[in-house]
Amino acid sequence: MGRQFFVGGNWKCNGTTDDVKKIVSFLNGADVPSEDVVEVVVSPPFVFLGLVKSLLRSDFGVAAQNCWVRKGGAFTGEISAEMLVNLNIPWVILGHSERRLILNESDEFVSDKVAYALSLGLKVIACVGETLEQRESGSTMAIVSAQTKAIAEKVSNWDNIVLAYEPVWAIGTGKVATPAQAQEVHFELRKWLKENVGHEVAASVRIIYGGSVNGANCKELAVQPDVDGFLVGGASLKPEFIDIIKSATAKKSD
Ligand SMILES: O=C(CO)COP(=O)(O)O
Repeated sequence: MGRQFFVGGNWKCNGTTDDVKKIVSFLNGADVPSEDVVEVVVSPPFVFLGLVKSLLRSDFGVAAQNCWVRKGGAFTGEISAEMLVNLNIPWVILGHSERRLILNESDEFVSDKVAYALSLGLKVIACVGETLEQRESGSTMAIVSAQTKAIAEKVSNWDNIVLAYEPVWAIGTGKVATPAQAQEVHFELRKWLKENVGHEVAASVRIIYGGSVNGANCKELAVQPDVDGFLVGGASLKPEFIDIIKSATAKKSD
């Protein structure tokens, strides 16, 4: 079987041209495991996509952080999936909690985006995750399965989807989920996929964890059986991102 480990770097709304060049330079100089061990994708803000693509080593991929829900047109300020295809940007992150919560993107809107982006041949990092309130009220699985169900209802082929479990309470807070907490939700998500989508999809879809992942905590998370990689925010702007990429080897030898 063997799901290829996946490490995504979500740069969010950060950086200047100089910062971007510095990040790309430490990425390009890094000695990391080969592509059959780990797939690495970095996601700069839209305005830096071209620059990053032109400078970045060819074994690392590039992702946009969002795209418009349908065909482009009169939607001021939006970036369409067609434009990403035109620029040869292979990946897009959709449904990040910062967009769901701050910009009010509903489960349905996110799933429409996922389906549209896939229909154009883009690969999607689809994010799900519960808030602290939802976790404390015991509704973690109800929330993440509803978010996943919305996607499953509109998508028939999961080959180009990576599912990112990002508990909102762990994002940018320094409060990482324990390996057991992450494994529990990843296991349940895979079980949900098995029961509602199919065995093959459940066995092959990569479920990655995001939320305060850093160089120090990545290994113990990486070895969890249902954790297939990471979506990294803050630490993806720093050289410790390389250590996170290297945690793929901990997985390989577990
Ligand atoms: O939101 C995240 C990645 O998409 C996680 O962010 P942090 O790693 O900064 O907690």
